[in-house]
Amino acid sequence: MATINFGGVEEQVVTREEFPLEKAREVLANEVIAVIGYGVQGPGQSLNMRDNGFNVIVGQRKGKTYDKAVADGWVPGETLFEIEEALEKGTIICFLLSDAAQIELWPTVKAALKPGKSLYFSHGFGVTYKEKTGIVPPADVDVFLVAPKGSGTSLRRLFVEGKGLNSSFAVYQDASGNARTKAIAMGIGVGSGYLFETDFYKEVTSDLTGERGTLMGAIQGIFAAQYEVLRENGHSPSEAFNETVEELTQSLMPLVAENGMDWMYANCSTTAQRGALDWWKPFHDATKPVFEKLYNSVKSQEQAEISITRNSQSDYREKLEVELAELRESEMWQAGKAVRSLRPERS
Ligand SMILES: NC(=O)c1ccc[n+]([C@@H]2O[C@H](COP(=O)([O-])OP(=O)(O)OC[C@H]3O[C@@H](n4cnc5c(N)ncnc54)[C@H](O)[C@@H]3O)[C@@H](O)[C@H]2O)c1
Ligand SMILES: CC(C)(O)[C@@H](O)C(=O)O
Ligand SMILES: [Mg+2]
Ligand SMILES: [Mg+2]
Repeated sequence: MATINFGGVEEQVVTREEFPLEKAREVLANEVIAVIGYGVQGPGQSLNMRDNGFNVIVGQRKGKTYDKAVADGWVPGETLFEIEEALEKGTIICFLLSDAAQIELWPTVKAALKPGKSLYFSHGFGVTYKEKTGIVPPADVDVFLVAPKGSGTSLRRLFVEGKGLNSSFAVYQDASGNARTKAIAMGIGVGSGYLFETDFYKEVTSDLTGERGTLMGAIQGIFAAQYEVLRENGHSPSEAFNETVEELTQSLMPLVAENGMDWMYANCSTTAQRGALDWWKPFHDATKPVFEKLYNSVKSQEQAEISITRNSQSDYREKLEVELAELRESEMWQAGKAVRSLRPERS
């Protein structure tokens, strides 16, 4: 583990330098890694591990995503199987169904978890909320997680570009005495940048907060609020969208990603800097109570309950699609579609 100072707090992290790919391959040399589910994380993780030289198979029920797996080069009967068969063959079972679907499939997975096998998650959800999910792994298997901090789509894209997303890792159960090393090896194998250690509870609590907060929920809320105010005051959709979203994603966020917020500020006018420095605090004060409410809702397991109830309904996909279409068809995102089509690299 490397000791890194994160803003004055020292943490132990695993880097690719100290745990190189060759070591990960050695640790997992005798394992058959069965990736169960080929939705978003399934493709990213399985393809990265395959390209990294691991022994990987995919278990996916027949349908559109099964066909996608075939198109991605997984070979039926050789590296692509029905879920039950992949569970049988795998020694490390990567449970990458949606969190709600994991509940339904758990009895099947549990039956396949013979002593000595490992159960791998990319989220602390299933076991942390075991009273709601029924996911209680047998005592004689290793249970660990690697949670890439980003979409499986980005995990794959960055890997292909020779980059990597950071991931957290955690051990829930160490039956073999080697669970932690296996978890780290998996983390390196799926294409992580650096790995930081957590536990299942902290992973699920921070992850549910982040995605409902700044990463996804809050950002859309703030975009919508500013766009509406600009439109209500007579600004065109083009002006409102550019001033709310396009400039952020195309110009300013890449600068933040490169070198931090002060660097982005420093590359804007002194007029903009004065305003931003004055206004970030009122925005902070206005939103902090919402974040507190959100965190408490995660902590009380209300968010887990909502997620399980809503995503276990037989028509949840159709309902999600209606809500996504509402976003897509809103004036702001339709304006965005037009703006994107006008980017020079797209024309
Ligand atoms: N989406 C991400 O990028 C992301 C990022 C980090 C962690 N995670 C975690 O990774 C895990 C997988 O998430 P995901 O978003 O990749 O999943 P997903 O929603 O894309 O679903 C994955 C697969 O589940 C299958 N499935 C759904 N219901 C099923 C059922 N009843 N029986 C059999 N198969 C079924 C689907 O066919 C699909 O292939 C979750 O624990 C999630 O929280 C996801
Ligand atoms: C990609 C995210 C938001 O980080 C992940 O947590 C998810 O649930 O999809
Ligand atoms: Mg999540
Ligand atoms: Mg996340």
